[in-house]
Amino acid sequence: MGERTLDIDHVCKRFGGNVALDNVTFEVRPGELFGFVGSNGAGKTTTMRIVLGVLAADSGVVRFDGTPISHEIRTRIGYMPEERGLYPKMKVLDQLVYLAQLHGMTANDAHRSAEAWIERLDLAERRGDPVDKLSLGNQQRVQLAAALVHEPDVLVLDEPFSGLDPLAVDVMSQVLRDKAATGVPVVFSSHQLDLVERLCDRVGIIRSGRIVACGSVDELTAEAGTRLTVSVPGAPTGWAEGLPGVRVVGDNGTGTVLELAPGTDDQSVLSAALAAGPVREFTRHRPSLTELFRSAVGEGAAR
Ligand SMILES: Nc1ncnc2c1ncn2[C@@H]1O[C@H](COP(=O)(O)OP(=O)(O)OP(=O)(O)O)[C@@H](O)[C@H]1O
Repeated sequence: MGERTLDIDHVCKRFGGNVALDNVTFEVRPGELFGFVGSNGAGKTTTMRIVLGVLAADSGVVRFDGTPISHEIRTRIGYMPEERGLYPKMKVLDQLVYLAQLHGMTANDAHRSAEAWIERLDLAERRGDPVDKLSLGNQQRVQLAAALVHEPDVLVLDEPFSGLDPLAVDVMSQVLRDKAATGVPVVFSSHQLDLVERLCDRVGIIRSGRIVACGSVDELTAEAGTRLTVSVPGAPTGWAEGLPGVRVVGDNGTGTVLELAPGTDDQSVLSAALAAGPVREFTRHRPSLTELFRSAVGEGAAR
């Protein structure tokens, strides 16, 4: 285990009879942006709350830098909760200074850091406004500043990109990249898979409380096998059904998308397509994260 790694190790959590987390295990390495993705109710927020100690795990352990997370370590985590956690009537600057001091900063350092993040996140004109008078996007910027103001050693952000306009997405992305570049492990959840694919070094996919895939997008797409888009306009429906080693994924508007099991020869698929009619397109490609996600968490995916 590397230094300054956030290590989520076989964490289980039940709510009554509902298993919310089932042996959730992954690590977020220093300097890494880790995207945590899964359908609604899959267990992302529960995992993050356990990391923060807002919730207790039934079993398993979360470590940072090799040590189980204690109260002291928690003060070194920057957290953006899903339900957000700002004081609505408090002014932006006062709020950030207060939160920084709560995490152990001196008044001077807290002021300096709050002002720096206000500048960086384009909030200078809003610094004297109460949070509930800001637009939702600006509230989110303040929320990010609140997660960063005490210069944390770990960042855990629950859907930081939801509801942001494209410019704010760019600002948020750059801040997260810069923070990771200082050696901080950064984990965030998101439903914006194109963004996660672009931004993250590694990705974890959670389904019904279990991690079903974890690795870099390249690793995951290589494991997922090759995909073909095949267009045979005159072919009878279902021409590709039943071909050995071939799964019909669907239609992408250009043609039928097929997933080949490892070792399947694409030339046998081409022969089958030609037998079905003139072939207009035959393209190999790797799946996108969105396609991977659909296969990993979709209706037919094995648990
Ligand atoms: N306090 C709670 N009491 C009972 N059940 C809960 C509680 N918190 C979460 N759950 C359940 O645990 C499961 C995981 O929920 P969680 O909020 O972690 O999912 P999520 O992946 O963050 O979803 P979303 O993308 O919708 O935010 C769900 O079945 C949810 O209903």
